[in-house]
Amino acid sequence: MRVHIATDHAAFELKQYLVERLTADGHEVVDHGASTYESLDDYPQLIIPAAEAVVADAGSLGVVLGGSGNGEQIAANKVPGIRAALAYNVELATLARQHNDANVVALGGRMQSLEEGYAIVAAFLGTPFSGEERHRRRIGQISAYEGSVRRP
Ligand SMILES: O=C(CO)[C@H](O)[C@H](O)COP(=O)(O)O
Repeated sequence: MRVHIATDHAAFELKQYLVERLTADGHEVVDHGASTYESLDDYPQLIIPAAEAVVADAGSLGVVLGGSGNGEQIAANKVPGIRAALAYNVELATLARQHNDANVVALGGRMQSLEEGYAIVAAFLGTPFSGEERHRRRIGQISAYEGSVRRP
C-alpha cells in the first residue's frame, strides 16, 4: 500500500522509524517531510500537503505526526476528502478504519514509544473498513455536509 507520511520536529524520530519499518513491511512510503529536524518548523505546512496527496492518490492512506497529534489531525481534516483520526492505542486505530473508514491516522510522537507507535500505525494500515451499512450512512452524512459547504 502507498502510505503518505509527514511530521513536524516533534515526531521527527518516530517518522524516520516508521518510514524504515513500513518500508520493510512492503509498503511504498512517500515521505513528505520534515526532511531535517528544525525545532521551529510549523506542522500545517508539512501536514496539509501530505493530506492532499492522500486525497489525490486513491487507495492510499496517510500518517501525520506531531508532539500530540492533535494539531496534525485538525490540519489534515481541513483537506476536503480527509477523515483523519487521532489514535493513541491499537484499538482506536483499528476502530478508525472499521467504523470511520479513516484515510489518515494522527499520532503524537511524545505520547508513546517508537515500537508502540509502529504497532498503532500497523494496525491502522492493516485493518479494512467494515463496509457496514450504518457506518457508510454516517460517513455519507459527513461527506454530504462537506460537499455542501461553500468554499471561497
Ligand atoms: O503536536 C503538535 C500540534 O498539535 C506540535 O507538534 C506541538 O505543538 C509542537 O510543540 P513545540 O513547538 O513546543 O515543540
